[in-house]
Amino acid sequence: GEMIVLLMSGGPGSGKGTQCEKIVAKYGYTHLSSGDLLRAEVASGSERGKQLQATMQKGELVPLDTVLEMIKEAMIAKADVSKGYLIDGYPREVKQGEEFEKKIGAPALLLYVDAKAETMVKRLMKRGETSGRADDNEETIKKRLDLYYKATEPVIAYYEKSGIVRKVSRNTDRNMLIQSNITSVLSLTP
Ligand SMILES: Nc1nc2c(ncn2[C@@H]2O[C@H](COP(=O)(O)OP(=O)(O)OP(=O)(O)O)[C@@H](O)[C@H]2O)c(=O)[nH]1
Ligand SMILES: Nc1ccn([C@@H]2O[C@H](COP(=O)(O)OP(=O)(O)O)[C@@H](O)[C@H]2O)c(=O)n1
Ligand SMILES: [Mg+2]
Repeated sequence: GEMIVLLMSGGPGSGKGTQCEKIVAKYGYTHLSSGDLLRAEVASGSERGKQLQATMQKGELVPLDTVLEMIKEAMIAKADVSKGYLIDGYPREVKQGEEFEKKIGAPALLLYVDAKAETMVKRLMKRGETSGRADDNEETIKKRLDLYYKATEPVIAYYEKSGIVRKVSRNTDRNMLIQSNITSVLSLTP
């Protein structure tokens, strides 16, 4: 049947990964974090991974084709068992969204985690104490944040035109509050 794709957007350290875990626990979607896929490629020590590492350490975007190809491969690998995909951290720019629609399909929803810049920086600095992530340092965090406002925020406006954007806000005990009801979409079975 129909393949369901949800996109999870938000700034660096906004809590995309954390919110995705909650959705997966509740609805059993396949979570694919583009950042995690890229970090796995770096960890593999491949030639492709070495090039990616340099880009990510600077807080810049890796080439569009590379990340889209990795997402597509990961989706195909899970196609038999997946009831839907939750794609975290992609698209990072409008062009990435356009290419996704051409090569894979149209998303059902774009979920968007809203957080203040100050909050994101604070969380990433804290996470950096233990994460071992080369990009969880003050200088790279600033670049990731700048790039988010410049390139990624316009993605939200782009999908707003099709009426599929749902904002996720979090209360203090980290429960997920999604503006307007998404249960009807999330509960669909393919
Ligand atoms: N206080 C608080 N901390 C949170 C919340 N959500 C996430 N965090 C913390 O903030 C940090 C970033 O959360 P992630 O879920 O890794 O954020 P992300 O958007 O996936 O960030 P990237 O991996 O950089 O893309 C982690 O250390 C989380 O534990 C929240 O609702 N409240
Ligand atoms: N679609 C993507 C996702 C991640 N990336 C790269 O991977 C890094 C980490 O991405 P991430 O999603 O794990 O983390 P945040 O930048 O959201 O904190 C980014 O800073 C980019 O260098 C990318 O280029 N394109
Ligand atoms: Mg993440």
